[in-house]
Amino acid sequence: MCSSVQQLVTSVAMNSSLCRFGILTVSDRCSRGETTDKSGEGLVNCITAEFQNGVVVERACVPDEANEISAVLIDWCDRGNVDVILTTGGTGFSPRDVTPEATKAVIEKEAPGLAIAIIQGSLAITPMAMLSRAVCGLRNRTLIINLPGSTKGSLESYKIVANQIKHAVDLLKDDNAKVASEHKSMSTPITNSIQTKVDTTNVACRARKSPFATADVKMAQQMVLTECVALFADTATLKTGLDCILAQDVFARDPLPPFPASVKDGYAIRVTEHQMTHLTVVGDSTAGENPDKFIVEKGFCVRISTGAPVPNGANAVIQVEDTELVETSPDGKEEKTIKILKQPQLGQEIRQIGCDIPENEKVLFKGTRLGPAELGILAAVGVHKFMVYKKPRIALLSTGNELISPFDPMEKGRIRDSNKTTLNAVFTEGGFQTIDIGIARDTPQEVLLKLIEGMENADIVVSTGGVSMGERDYLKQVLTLDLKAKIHFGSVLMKPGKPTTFASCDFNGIKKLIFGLPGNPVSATVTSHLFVIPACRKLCGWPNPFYTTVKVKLQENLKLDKTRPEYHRTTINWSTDSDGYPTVKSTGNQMSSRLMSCNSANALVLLPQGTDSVPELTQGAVVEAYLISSA
Ligand SMILES: Nc1nc2c(c(=O)[nH]1)N[C@H]1C(S)=C(S)[C@@H](COP(=O)(O)OP(=O)(O)OC[C@H]3O[C@@H](n4cnc5c(N)ncnc54)[C@H](O)[C@@H]3O)O[C@H]1N2
Ligand code: MOO
Ligand SMILES: [Mg+2]
Repeated sequence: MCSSVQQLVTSVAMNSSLCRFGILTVSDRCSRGETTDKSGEGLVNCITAEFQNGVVVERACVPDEANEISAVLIDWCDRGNVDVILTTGGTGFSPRDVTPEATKAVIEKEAPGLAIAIIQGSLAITPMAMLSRAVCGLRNRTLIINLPGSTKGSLESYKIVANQIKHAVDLLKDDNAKVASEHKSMSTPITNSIQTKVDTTNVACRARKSPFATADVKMAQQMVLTECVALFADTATLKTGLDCILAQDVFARDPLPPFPASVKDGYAIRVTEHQMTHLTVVGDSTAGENPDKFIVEKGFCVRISTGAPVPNGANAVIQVEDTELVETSPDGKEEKTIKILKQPQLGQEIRQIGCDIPENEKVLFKGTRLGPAELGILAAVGVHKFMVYKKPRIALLSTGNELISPFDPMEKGRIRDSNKTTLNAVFTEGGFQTIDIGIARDTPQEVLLKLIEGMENADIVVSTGGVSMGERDYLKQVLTLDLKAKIHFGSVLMKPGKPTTFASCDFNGIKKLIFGLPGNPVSATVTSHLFVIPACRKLCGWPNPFYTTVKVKLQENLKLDKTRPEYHRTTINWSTDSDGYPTVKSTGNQMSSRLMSCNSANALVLLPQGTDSVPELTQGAVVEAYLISSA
């Protein structure tokens, strides 16, 4: 780093509102000094002149060599003194162009939107833009943006995304205050004069019947899954990959074991036609040793430990239990001769090279869910970074004039917002990240604003309340009239959860999913399990995203609802009855407002809709139960 840049770094470090840039030029010719680095120079000038509070703190030029590019990127990102790295060069189709690969190798998260925006913007200038392979992504708290190599192209591309960079950096730094103010300024036209097409003045004209056809649960679940296309792939590591779905096949680079290894503690011997029983011990082979240390000849053996390399010449291992000590060294401390007590078989107690995992074997298939064993397999074959499907981010919204936070004292006419806490726990337990976008009061403006905030920050918005027939149930109208969202269903034949609503919305060219769950706490909980979790799982690649079901036996008579099938909250007793079934006990009154019916419930028992002839299921009836908790 040159000294003027060093000074900047120090002063910049003290001024967190500055955006610190690193410019990395990737060019064989520039790095050899055969030509001057005009693109890098152009970017420096542009940032200094045009980017408010932008400052270049690092500059370097490397040849088109992936490891050299990666090394600089890692260095700048991991030292934490650069907010944005602009690379210029090496993004095209020529054999030496490797900047995207070098970038992909170091980023922890892709930022495909930026790369797409650059290509889209550049296509308006030249069709050559479609030949760009540029990558953008994040490592540590640094944003890396690949730009093309030409002076003109790099500047044009940079300018396409320049306006979003400051905000991106604030998000990366987790600078909440600045992010909020940026959002506010970005949405000023909306917040100040938010326009809604929802008519709030004419309650007499409201619909007296839900305009939505009622879907049955299976149909509604299918509609949800149809809208869920697996998200982009993302890099994961052995530490972060748990419960992710592989987005690539994984091959073993080396065989396992990579050398013939002993299965037992004993002696590596050479089995011959006329087996000698007395063998001279010539040394020892313990785990981690070089396999070429010895050659075992006929009549000799090597003491060996489990997992240690079987020395050359040996073709079997005999366990220590099947031997006898015959003679020691003069000081009595070393084994000199042993006697083998059992006839050894050729190859016994040896794990041959690749017997656990042959070299180049496909050990894990794209679509595999990574549990503890699968992560262990990746570690065993030395694959510590791999591609998985990105998990969706969920924005959580509660709606209702009556809601107060659980932290606030009770007031007249108010209800504590319990849905946010329950749903946050359901999704967190399911392995998904949530963000809290607050509470929207029952006005179309607030609901609209919050939905926009949710879509800006997440892949899925889950709101509760405001989906039924009340005069202030605005969600569906806001979705259709203001957001032009498509409501796939707005009513489901189920108890609880009848007004469950599911919509998709094109938001700045990206499809967002919106679940309008009913406000009643039990309805919100049950529908989050039945619809939202399967959607999240499908988005991150699960082949079968539904909960496991088991057949269980009722411990008591249960009345059936005559209008809808019911998802009855129960507790399973896993000790099976004489027919081999686990049994279930109802959690009591199943009112959809009574969250206590979810207390200690680990299964939703599917009860069919009742009829005059079958008004109840009797004790001992076998029913299907969705396992909503492993506890
Ligand atoms: N005329 C009709 N009325 C209702 C119908 C119907 O078909 N026709 N359906 C009923 C069913 S079923 C349900 S479920 C509820 C769903 O209502 P909404 O989704 O519109 O929710 P709200 O009216 O906003 O609230 C319902 C209930 O839940 C409480 N609530 C809301 N949010 C929360 C929260 N975050 N934490 C705790 N409790 C919450 C709210 O105070 C209400 O008591 O509609 C029926 N009506
Ligand atoms: O369908 Mo509602 O969710 O019963 O109360
Ligand atoms: Mg309502």
